[in-house]
Amino acid sequence: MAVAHPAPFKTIPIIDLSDISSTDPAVRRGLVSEIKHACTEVGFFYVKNHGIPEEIIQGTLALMCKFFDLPLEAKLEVENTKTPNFKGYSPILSGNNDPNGAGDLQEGFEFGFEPLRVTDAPEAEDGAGADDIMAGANIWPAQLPEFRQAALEYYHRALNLGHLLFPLFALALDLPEDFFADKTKRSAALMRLLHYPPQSGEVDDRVIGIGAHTDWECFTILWQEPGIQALQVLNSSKEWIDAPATEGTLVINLGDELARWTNDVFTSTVHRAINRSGIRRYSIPLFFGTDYDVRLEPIPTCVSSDRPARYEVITAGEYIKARLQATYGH
Ligand SMILES: O=C(O)CCC(=O)C(=O)O
Ligand SMILES: [Fe+2]
Repeated sequence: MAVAHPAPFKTIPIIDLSDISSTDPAVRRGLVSEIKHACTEVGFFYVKNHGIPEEIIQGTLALMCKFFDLPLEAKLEVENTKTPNFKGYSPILSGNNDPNGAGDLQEGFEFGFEPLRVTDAPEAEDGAGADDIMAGANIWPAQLPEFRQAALEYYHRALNLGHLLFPLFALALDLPEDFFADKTKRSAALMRLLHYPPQSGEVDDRVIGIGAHTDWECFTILWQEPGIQALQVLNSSKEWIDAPATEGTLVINLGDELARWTNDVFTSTVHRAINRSGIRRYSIPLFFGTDYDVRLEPIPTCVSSDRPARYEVITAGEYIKARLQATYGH
């Protein structure tokens, strides 16, 4: 696939997903062309009319606020150092996404797939299997019994949206529409609930909400609290472009798995968040990866004599595990 060298982006495209389930070929082509432009030239786009009801997001938000308001000792009972693969609570400054930074000024809570209702027998989507490199059950705070259900409600909606996006990414890469279907059966998707306290006065550049980084999975579906500016995206001229939080939208950004898989035809763009708003800020990324046993071999349409393969081939699980270890395992 030929890749032009575009001018540095100054804004982030907004894509309307009202027609995401349309089978009309012309409508689908239009959507795919917008996605292709965003993925090859920016690595970020907003979606509107994404189909996730606002009440679901507000329900999760209300319970995550309650969780972060618990006393620190209660939150430390579910600290991520107690679980394999860092599920659970990460205290302020315990993570460090930018190797040149001194810690991220945020606290978080991370969980992966589990059925929405305990009685739902998982079939195709069975989460990470027991022998999997990324195995490790979620943990939930005993003090806040409603938290699990509220968090999973939004997780499952975001997961569905992710499953609708994969075919569009495949078509944008000139692949069959179902290329990712058998590689995304087990919902290797991690959700992180995030709370950023405000930063004021003199800010040490090495300690910000989340330091400059790329995401690791295929793509991220990010909800950010409307009205608070914090997220910034780095363009090819090394300028930080604001990604404002607009009501009714979600941010989609590509991550390293898709960059590796597409030999950088799709771009995994550096970003960071700094909360100088004076009030606390919440955000919710869902990192949607490919199944952990999938080898990230460059997709044939993305390799040519002009564009030789750039990355060593590893499995998605090995890649994510190494990145988690580097960020939280110090
Ligand atoms: O909070 C945000 O807006 C960004 C979070 C983020 O980039 C991440 O968790 O990877
Ligand atoms: Fe990120």
